[in-house]
Amino acid sequence: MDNSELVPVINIGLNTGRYNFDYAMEELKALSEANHMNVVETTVQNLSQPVAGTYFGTGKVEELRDIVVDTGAEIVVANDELTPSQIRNLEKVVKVPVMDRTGLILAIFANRAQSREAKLQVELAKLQYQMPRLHTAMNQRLDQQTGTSAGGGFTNRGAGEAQIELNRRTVQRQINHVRHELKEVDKSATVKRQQRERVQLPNVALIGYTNAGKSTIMNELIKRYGMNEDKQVMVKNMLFATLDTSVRQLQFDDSKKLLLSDTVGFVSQLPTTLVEAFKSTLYEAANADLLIQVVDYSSPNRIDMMSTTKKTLTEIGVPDLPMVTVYNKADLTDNDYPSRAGDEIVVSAKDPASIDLLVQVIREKVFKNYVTATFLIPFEKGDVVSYLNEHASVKATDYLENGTKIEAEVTNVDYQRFEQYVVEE
Ligand SMILES: Nc1nc2c(ncn2[C@@H]2O[C@H](COP(=O)(O)OP(=O)(O)OP(=O)(O)O)[C@@H](O)[C@H]2O)c(=O)[nH]1
Ligand SMILES: [Mg+2]
Repeated sequence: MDNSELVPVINIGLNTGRYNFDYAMEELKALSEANHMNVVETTVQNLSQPVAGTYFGTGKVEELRDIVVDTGAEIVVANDELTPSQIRNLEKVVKVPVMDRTGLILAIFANRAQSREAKLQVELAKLQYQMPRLHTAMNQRLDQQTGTSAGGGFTNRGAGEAQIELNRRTVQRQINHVRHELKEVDKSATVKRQQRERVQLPNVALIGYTNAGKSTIMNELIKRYGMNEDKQVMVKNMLFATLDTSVRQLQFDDSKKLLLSDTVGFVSQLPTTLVEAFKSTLYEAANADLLIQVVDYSSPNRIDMMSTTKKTLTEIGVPDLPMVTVYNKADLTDNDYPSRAGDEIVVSAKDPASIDLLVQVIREKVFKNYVTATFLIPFEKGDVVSYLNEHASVKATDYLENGTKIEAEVTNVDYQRFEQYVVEE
């Protein structure tokens, strides 16, 4: 896409000195680009806190108006979440729609959502965000951008109170409707989860900042160990390529299996409405036996990205789980790869030796509770024999007159289950 197809925008931010401001502004630029915008100018102000009515101070707002005129920017994008009146007051002066960080992330999510559940979750978050902002110019813009009709089709600018009240009621009805549909979707998702849990395989989740390479790694693993190769997941060089959790089963050469899930990428200051929306999507991560944190090792912001990931995990209620850190994209750095230091590895997703190392680390972590034992299973217990053939790593089978003798490596749980058949060597 060349620049002429992109919407020219101005990024604005308040440096309150409280967090890594430069990183946040860089991220805002990346988010803007992910939303088909071209950042033509960035304007910041140092203030200990936002001005209640207008975010920026009066003089700075006037200056912003001039910059809008000079650059021909069509939208102003603020680094923070603004109050509805801040948006409205700013719009009055700068005379173009003002979008805040939350609105921007919502617009990206709305464009990326694929599955019905993700679409509904984003729709709900968007409606909740729009509710108090129905009278802003940006509200209409968000509707146009996301191509949905929610709350659209009416003129909000200068609309009378009665009209706004009517719109509010429409949006409330839509919220109720989406909530209801989500409940239905959730029921079938719960059934799927329960089916998976019954299988009792170790659950490994890829997590981390958006664009780190989670889906690429997932696909490399599926290619080698997937049960059916065509089920690849989407990889794209853009923020939030993955909005849904996809779960795949992997089986290694010794027939040990695990479930691997790919998850939505994180970004700093993820709006609360979206954190809520994605809790169920991140269920897999919350219930994992092992987290694989993927980090873009080539990014100068990797330290901040890692703390963002850590913070988000806490926010969505993921407990302290065993974690392996994968410094990916080492091919774009001067570092040697693959290499390992304890639970941290340096890799490049497309490098086969890197994937070998990753698999080795994962196997060490999730299969550590395996034991090798010899079972003698009576012939009438054919189901136990087929279970072991299916779920355990069978090393030897011998047909004796009093049953089938199987030497196999099994999980602790399976060992206890079939302990009655264990025989001494
Ligand atoms: N050079 C290089 N590029 C990589 C590597 N791994 C992934 N990429 C590229 O990085 C981009 C993002 O990869 P994805 O796998 O989609 O990233 P993700 O973490 O799933 O991103 P989200 O789904 O947005 O959270 C793609 O263009 C990949 O081709 C790597 O090891 N080296
Ligand atoms: Mg992805």
